[in-house]
Order: sequence, then C-alpha cells, then structure tokens
Amino acid sequence: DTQVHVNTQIKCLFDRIAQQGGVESGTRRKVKRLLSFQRYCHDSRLLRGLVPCAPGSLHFLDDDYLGQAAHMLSKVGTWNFDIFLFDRLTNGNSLVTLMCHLFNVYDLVHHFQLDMVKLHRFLGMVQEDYHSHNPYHNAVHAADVTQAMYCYLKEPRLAEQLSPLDVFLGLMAAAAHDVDHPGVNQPFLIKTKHHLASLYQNTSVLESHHWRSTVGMLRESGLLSHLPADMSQDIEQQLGSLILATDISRQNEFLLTFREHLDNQDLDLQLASHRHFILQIALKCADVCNPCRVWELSRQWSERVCEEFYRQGDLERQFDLEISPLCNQQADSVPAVQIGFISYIAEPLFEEWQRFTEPSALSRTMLGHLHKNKACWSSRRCAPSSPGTRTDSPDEEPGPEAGDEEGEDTP
Ligand SMILES: Nc1ncnc2c1ncn2[C@@H]1O[C@@H]2COP(=O)(O)O[C@H]2[C@H]1O
Ligand SMILES: [Zn+2]
Repeated sequence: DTQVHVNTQIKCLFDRIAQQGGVESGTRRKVKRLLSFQRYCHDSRLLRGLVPCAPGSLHFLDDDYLGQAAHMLSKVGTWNFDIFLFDRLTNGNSLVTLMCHLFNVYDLVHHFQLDMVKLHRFLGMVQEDYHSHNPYHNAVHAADVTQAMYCYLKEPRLAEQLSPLDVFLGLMAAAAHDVDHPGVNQPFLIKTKHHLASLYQNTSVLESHHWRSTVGMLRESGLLSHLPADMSQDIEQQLGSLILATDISRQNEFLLTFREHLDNQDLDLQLASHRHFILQIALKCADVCNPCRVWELSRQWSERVCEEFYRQGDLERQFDLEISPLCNQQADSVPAVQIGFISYIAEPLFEEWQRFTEPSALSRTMLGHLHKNKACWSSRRCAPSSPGTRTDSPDEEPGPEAGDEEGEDTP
C-alpha cells in the first residue's frame, strides 16, 4: 500500500512538472515522454504517426519575418547574435533553421551524402523533443549552444585542423546535448526514484538520456543508415562522449586535463583523439557560455536558468523534499547564483579556453563580457531586493555596458 502511495505521489509530481507553464505540456504525450524508459522504445513517431514540424512549415509566416531571419543568418558567426530574436522570426524553429544553414555552410549534406528529407525529419524530432515550457532547457538553449559551437569551430587555432566529421559531430552534439531535458536536475531524479536514475545507475543520468535519445532519433530517422555500420557506430559513440562531457559534475576532471595540456603545450590537433578532446571542451564552453554574452542576452539566460531552479525548489517544498542548492527562491537570489556560477564554473573554464586560443579576439570579447556581467550582478546583489519579483532588480534596468556593443562582433 505504501509503495502504491509513493508511486502515485511521484507520478503526480511528474505530472505537475509536465504541466508547468501551460496546457499543452500537460498532455498525455508529454507525460509519457517524461516517463519513457528509453525514448525510442516507447515514443516512436512511426508508431504514433506524427510528422515533426520541419522548416517547410514556415511558409505561413510573413515574408518579412523570413527575410529578417535570413538576414540574421548572414551574421550567424558573430558573438552578438540574438538567438531569442532569431527564434521569434523563425516561429520557434531556430534550432532546425540554424542547423540546416550550418550544414550548408560546411557542405555536410554533400560530404556525407545525407538525404535532406531524413535530415529534416531528424532535426525536427530533436527540436520537438526539447520541452518548450522549460524556461531554460528548451530548444532555444540548444540553438544558442549550437551557435556558440559554430563560433568556436571558426577559431583560427581550430578551423584549419578540423575534418568534416569533427564539424558534423560538434554541431550534432551541440544541437542534441540536452534533448528531452525534464527541467529538473539529477539529484531530483535520484531522490524521487525516477526510473532513468536507476537505468543509468545514478551517474550522468540526464546526459546519458540525452545521448540515448539522440541515438534513438538517428536510428528512427535513418539519417546515417546509408553509411557503413562501423562508421555510424563510431558517430554514435563519439556523440556520446561529447554529450557526456557536458555533465557539469565532471567539470574539474576536464578542467584539470585541459590545464595540464596547456601547461605542457602538448596538444597536437593533427591527432584525432586530441581534436576530440578539444571538441569536448568547446561543447562544454558553448554549454555554459551565457555569462560571456552581451548583458541583455546574458541576463535573460540567467533569469531563465534560475526560474527553472526555483520551479524545482517549489516542487520540492510542496512535496516535503529537501530543497536543492540554488533552488530556494527565498534564499538564493539571481545575482547570488550568477556570481557563484561565474566565479566557480564559467570563469576558470574560459580563462583556459582563452589560453588555448592564444588568445583570440573572440575569447577576449567573451571574457570582457563575463567580467562586466559579473560586476553588474555584484552591484545588483548589494541593491535592496524588490518584493514580489524573483530577481533583485527590475528587468528593464540596463546593464553596465548597455549601448556600447557596436563593433564587438567577432570576425
Ligand atoms: N547562468 C547560469 N547560472 C547558473 N547555472 C547555470 C547557468 N548557465 C548554465 N548553468 C548550469 O550549468 C549547467 C550546464 O549543463 P546543463 O545545460 O545541463 O545545465 C546547466 C545549468 O545547470
Ligand atoms: Zn545545456
């Protein structure tokens, strides 16, 4: 009886996560996906007969929006690229549109003899499997990480050395790295005894799920089915190694290895294994690059990630679970969370990345933004908090560097 009661409670808890933010996310399909054992076993589009939304569905949009989106794509390699605006102009199809564009830029369709219909089907599935009601872990975050990854792939120290396979893996891993993220973290999945936690033995639970979901979608779309089996297997494995590197609890492990290579100056980018390591680091940087964006974009990411943390905290409070670190709306202010995240996670990583790039114009720009943003959060931390909001200062207040962004685009 107790077990049945606990199961009902947990089911209810996950129903509530799925319902947060609107009616649509409360559908049975979303709940089923959240509770799915492995996505491709239980949630097959072929079985459901669903056709994912492809960029072709943009036709109903005003030509003017598409024209503006196309214009934005001509600047996709600049650091000030506004992914929120791009997502609105593409009617929520930023990830698919961006990936199609970048595959064209690198001529990947031709190089890997990809079937365009399968590619659209795969990208549509990935985009759709992000939870649009998550404030942070949604398809716009994936598009943002992909755009940052593209900027890093263009770094002078790297660009010349990368093979088409490296580029393909880097972009694919960036696009899919958080797919089907439930909006709660690993400790939450463990303490609520979510089946994904036991499936992946409480280790890199979410990242393993993102990877296996990606593999499921690759196989379901047949995107790589024309390639020799050993090659598609290798692609799946490398995607796994890249996506699993985004597990933030492995940050120190990667940072120490990176630092050691830089100290010893022993990175040889002609070696595939070293390029793979740098792709892991580049993806990690792209994943946590939001404090390095211009204030107006960075602030939005900060508020979104904290909102997602607070929603988890609200659930934990409601179900008498211990409130996770950073998730207590009353105790963990946005500025405090940001200063901690920037100081302990982002800054050390981007300092090493700057060394790796020798240093490039882009890494200087990124660290410049990071320092300004940190200072801005510090000043807000000292400011008295305004009651009724989840931030310490009103959204509209400009950051320290507002208005001086002209000319900071990277080449
Ligand atoms: N601005 C931020 N403030 C606090 N935590 C962040 C911020 N950006 C990213 N993170 C965390 O870093 C993690 C990196 O991996 P994820 O995208 O899975 O989840 C991310 C968040 O938990
Ligand atoms: Zn991420």
